[in-house]
Amino acid sequence: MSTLIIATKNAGKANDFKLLLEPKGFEIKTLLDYPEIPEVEETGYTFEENARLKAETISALLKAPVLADDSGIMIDALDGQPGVFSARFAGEPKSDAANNAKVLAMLGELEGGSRQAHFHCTLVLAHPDKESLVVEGKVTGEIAQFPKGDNGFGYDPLFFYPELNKTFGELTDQEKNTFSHRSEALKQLDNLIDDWFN
Ligand SMILES: O=c1[nH]c(=O)c2ncn([C@@H]3O[C@H](COP(=O)(O)OP(=O)(O)OP(=O)(O)O)[C@@H](O)[C@H]3O)c2[nH]1
Ligand SMILES: [Mg+2]
Repeated sequence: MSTLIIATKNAGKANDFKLLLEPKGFEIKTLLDYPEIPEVEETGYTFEENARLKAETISALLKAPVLADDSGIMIDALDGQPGVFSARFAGEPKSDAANNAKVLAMLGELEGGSRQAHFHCTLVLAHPDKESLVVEGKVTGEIAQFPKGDNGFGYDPLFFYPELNKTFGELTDQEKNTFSHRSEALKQLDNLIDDWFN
């Protein structure tokens, strides 16, 4: 069984990756299993820059294959904000509840079609001796008028997905991992990963 380290301290993402990759035979570890590893500062201006920083820094430190995810939500009416700044949109320390409240306040009374948004995910798979692989995924929806559902993490309770008539916070793990930006990106990786590992 191959072990894959995910360069994340976000427990919500860690859960998504376990559900998505363990059935494919990977043993998943995250930075929650390596508390001695220092925080990698996300100084990039794009998802790819930040995902590369996380994957390549940790892969060099641990001398092992490492997958990093940089992701966020982009809201059309806010010119794509919060984008790469999604985790800390309402400032430090990062808080999902404060981020959600800030988004709702900024969108005010805007209605349905004017609340369009998408989640974006860039994954970088790095290895000490190989060129990194880069893939992306996205999913489109709308920002709900108020949070709904206790599942998932981050902006999930605000992200209304019209195809299922539910927010991501109301989806089962299996539903989220069928339709999410993260699963979309992993599908792209799936086509490349076997050659890359061998
Ligand atoms: O509702 C959500 N469902 C998702 O599926 C999702 N994916 C990303 N996000 C948001 O975007 C930030 C990423 O920022 P990010 O990539 O820097 O991650 P992070 O700082 O939380 O953890 P790490 O992986 O860097 O350790 C996260 O914190 C969340 O606010 C999501 N929200
Ligand atoms: Mg981060």
